[in-house]
Amino acid sequence: MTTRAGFIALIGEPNAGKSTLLNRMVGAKVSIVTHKVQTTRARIRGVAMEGQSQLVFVDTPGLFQPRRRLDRAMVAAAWGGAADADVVILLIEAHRGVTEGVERILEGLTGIAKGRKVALAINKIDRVQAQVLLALTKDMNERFAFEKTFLISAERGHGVDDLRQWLAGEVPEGPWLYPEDQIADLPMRMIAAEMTREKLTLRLHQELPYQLTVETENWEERKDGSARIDQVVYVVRDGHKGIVLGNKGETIKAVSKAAREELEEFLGRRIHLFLQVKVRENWQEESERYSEMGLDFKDGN
Ligand SMILES: Nc1nc2c(ncn2[C@@H]2O[C@H](COP(=O)(O)OP(=O)(O)OP(=O)(O)O)[C@@H](O)[C@H]2O)c(=O)[nH]1
Repeated sequence: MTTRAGFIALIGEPNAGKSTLLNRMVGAKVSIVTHKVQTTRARIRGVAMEGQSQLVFVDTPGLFQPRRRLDRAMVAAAWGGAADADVVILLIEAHRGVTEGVERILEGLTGIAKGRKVALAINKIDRVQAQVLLALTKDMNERFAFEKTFLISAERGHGVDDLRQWLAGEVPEGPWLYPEDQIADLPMRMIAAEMTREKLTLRLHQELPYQLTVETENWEERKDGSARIDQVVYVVRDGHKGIVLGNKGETIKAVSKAAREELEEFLGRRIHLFLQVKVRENWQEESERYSEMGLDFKDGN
């Protein structure tokens, strides 16, 4: 059967609903893997499978009026992500219509539209009347030649399946960019552990043997909406502990910060991440032996 795969950039003003839509489309099938398929300028936010098509969503920071230097850099990064994508989806808010911000994005879109498909998704349709949607669809399509317009509510899920199915047919034919076993349905605790492991691997390069595991031991929801996550980094030898900790603990601190930031962005809320390093010798052999015996292996301490 023919497989398809491609990069999709979701662009829009801050608050347009990009994260909500992305989480809807990717669902539980989130891929966080160490050996990411890298695009030149964008980060991978998630991977969704639709039939034989693999949809790889790339990150684009909010597009807004560049005032300060930092903002300009962010806008450049956002357009970079879009320019690398096979399909670009412009997400706008139904009740806000064609804002100045949307007008500016449309100008930018003209510059990168060549060679890629651009669709319009009007989000938050739950907030307006049907006539408003008709008028907005017409107005936007007079301003730009969109391939297609989708009327959606990312929050409620309306129209999201249609959009995903359309994307599946639009990405180019070709092999999948991620092996299928890397986009398993992962529970959140595992995803969180994987994020930390990825940061460790990036930071330590080849310095440590590949036998380094991270487990989420505890996940505590807090009243203020944040969560406390406790993780243990298991190494196989006492000597490895120092490498993971780094000089004055600087390695583990940097890893913890990077992982926390990614978790916060992914979950859209504040996270308190606590990492501990422990030695677990021969954990893998033991784990295999125990599971052969039909027992669940829980840490060896
Ligand atoms: N009423 C309504 N609200 C929505 C819908 N989709 C998203 N929202 C809300 O809009 C707000 C912004 O959504 P996000 O997904 O965080 O927006 P974003 O585009 O990722 O925002 P930035 O990260 O600032 O770029 C949130 O409060 C969502 O709950 C929708 O379909 N209907």
